[in-house]
Amino acid sequence: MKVTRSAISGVLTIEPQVFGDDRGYFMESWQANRYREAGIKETFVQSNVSKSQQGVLRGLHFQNPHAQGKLVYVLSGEVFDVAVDIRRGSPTFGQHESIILSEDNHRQFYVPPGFAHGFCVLSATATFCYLCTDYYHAEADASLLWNDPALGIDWPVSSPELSEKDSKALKLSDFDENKLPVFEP
Ligand SMILES: Cc1cn([C@H]2C[C@H](O)[C@@H](COP(=O)(O)OP(=O)(O)O[C@H]3O[C@@H](C)C(=O)[C@@H](O)[C@H]3O)O2)c(=O)[nH]c1=O
Repeated sequence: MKVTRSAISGVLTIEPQVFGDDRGYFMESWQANRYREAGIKETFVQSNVSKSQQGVLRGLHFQNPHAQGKLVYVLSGEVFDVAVDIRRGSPTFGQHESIILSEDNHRQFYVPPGFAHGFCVLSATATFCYLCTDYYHAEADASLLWNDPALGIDWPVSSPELSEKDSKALKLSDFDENKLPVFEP
């Protein structure tokens, strides 16, 4: 597998080895030793799947406390995926990395704890999978406004379909500083 490190510390793009044959394909979507060597030191404790239609945008979500690292990928369809560094004290605070994840490119994206994460669906539907390094805690869950101008994210959609929670999300500058995770080098 090929691992590419982002300029934002901790963010990884992983291209697993895909074994194609007449039947279709096979790939290992996570393997403890290899992904640890790639730089993911955290342990995964929860696995999630969501399905969404074209134009849906989920995000930008984070938990604090109980910050979750997420290994994300797509089983069907195509999404534009974004990780925003919201770690207080981080040299890259407020910066983001984006990537296209699809059933064809088989890419995985590692969003470390302390980031806000979101995606929008480019295909008719998309089945989105992710492993998390901490459990879901509804009371710690928060939503950062997807189109906060301060983030400068070049989303490929202009009027996405949002959840009620995400349509009421706060801009980064509107969060109480204590709500944001702390950078741990
Ligand atoms: C995320 C999550 C939600 N739920 C429940 C709560 C709610 O009733 C329902 C839908 O929740 P949400 O609207 O928060 O789902 P969704 O908008 O898909 O939330 C997800 O978005 C992406 C971008 C992420 O990064 C994830 O970590 C997660 O925050 O599912 C769980 O039971 N466990 C979970 O881990």
